[in-house]
Amino acid sequence: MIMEYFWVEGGHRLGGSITPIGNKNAALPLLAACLLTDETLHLHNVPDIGDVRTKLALLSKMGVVVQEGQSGQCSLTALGVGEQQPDVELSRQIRTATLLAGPLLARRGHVVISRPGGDRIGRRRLDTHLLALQALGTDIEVRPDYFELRTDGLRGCDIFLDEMSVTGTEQAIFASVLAEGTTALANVAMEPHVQEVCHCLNAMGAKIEGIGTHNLTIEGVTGLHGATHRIGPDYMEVGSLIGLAAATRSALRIEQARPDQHRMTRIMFGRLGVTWEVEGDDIVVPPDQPLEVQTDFDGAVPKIDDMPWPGFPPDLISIALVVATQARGTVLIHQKMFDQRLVFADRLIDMGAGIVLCDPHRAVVMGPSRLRGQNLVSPDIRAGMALVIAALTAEGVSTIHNIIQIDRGYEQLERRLQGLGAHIERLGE
Ligand SMILES: CC(=O)N[C@H]1[C@@H](OP(=O)(O)OP(=O)(O)OC[C@H]2O[C@@H](n3ccc(=O)[nH]c3=O)[C@H](O)[C@@H]2O)O[C@H](CO)[C@@H](O)[C@@H]1O
Ligand SMILES: C=C(OP(=O)(O)O)C(=O)O
Repeated sequence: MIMEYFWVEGGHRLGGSITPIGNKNAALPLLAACLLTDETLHLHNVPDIGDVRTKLALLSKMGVVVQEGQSGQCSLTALGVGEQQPDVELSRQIRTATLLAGPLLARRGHVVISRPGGDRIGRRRLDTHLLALQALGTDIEVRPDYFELRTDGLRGCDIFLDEMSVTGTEQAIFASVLAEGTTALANVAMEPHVQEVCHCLNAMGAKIEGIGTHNLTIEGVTGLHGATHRIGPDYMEVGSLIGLAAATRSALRIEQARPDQHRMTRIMFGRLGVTWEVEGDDIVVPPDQPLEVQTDFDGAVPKIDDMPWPGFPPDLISIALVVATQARGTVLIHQKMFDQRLVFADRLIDMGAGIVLCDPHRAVVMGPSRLRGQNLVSPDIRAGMALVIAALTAEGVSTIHNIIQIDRGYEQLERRLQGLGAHIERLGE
């Protein structure tokens, strides 16, 4: 098998316009939503990324008819889904294979869910999912490699989630929309993709109230129907592109970027001196930004840390880390939500970055540093993108291996960055 890698020559200015892909973390749960109805779910702006390919293969193997059209159109009909269980190998590749549980329990009362894949960024518990399903009337058998779930009928109830888990919230919603009676879900995640899932389900006939808050009320209905939904822009990609422009001192227009979704990103990136203009729905990053760490009012070292929405997304902490290496001053980067997501800081240190990795959660960055090209390996989607930004910022040539991780979440990255003038090639070995 050919192992592809990126060859990157850094030190070149980028420029131009780019449109973000559809939100990965909205597309993946929405593909699972097709299992809640016999009718066709039409999705638009579905990103052509590795995780979507895997999810579509998983659904097709279960009998879902998938029709793909131009520009990210995808129609899914789950008429012929019988007793077949989700494929184990495919399930292990993506986090959201787990999200087949709620819909399949609602429709047929039995499902075997493999321990899921996704990014290896520390322990990723499923307890929020399982506790919610249990409260709704599911028996859970825990096996070393899988969970077997059965219900004789899901019944609405009052649930306070043990944490604001994104996919845990989506799971609870999927299991509640067809449950008997009303479900009150408290302490739910409200990320833009969770909101999108709710809006799409309502378009399919669900009765979900409280969208965009941490409390949802879901009145169970007896059936859902087909619908059409357009997936919004991927704000993790938008944040990555802002970071790319700032670190490489380039001017970039990010079109149809939903600037309203970047208020906290503006605050956190602002602590590194990064700014941008909003023109209609576009984000316009100016060239040659004087990146300078903004101390707190009392002169203390500031921090950039993650929180559930509307906090700063953990997926953008890796991007903030690489931008911080280019800013004058000292800043603390604190990845609170995942246990192993900052360890790629070692790769940036190899490239010449002034970083002290205090522990798996905290890195102190002292910038600016002149980065040098290196041979690199991408550990996960966002660290992979952060390494691409570092390589484009560095002097000399870098290679980035294991780009299958980057391809899981970014669509044709090298082609789209070449369009901005980046010296990046996809090569095989
Ligand atoms: C397919 C998908 O949508 N994946 C996203 C989803 O993953 P996923 O749904 O798996 O992530 P969760 O929201 O469940 O949890 C993320 C991490 O944050 C911790 N946690 C969570 C909530 C909380 O209130 N306190 C807390 O500490 C969890 O213990 C876990 O370590 O959400 C994550 C958090 O935005 C993102 O990084 C992933 O890209
Ligand atoms: C952590 C991520 O994805 P997943 O939850 O699908 O592994 C991500 O998109 O950064």
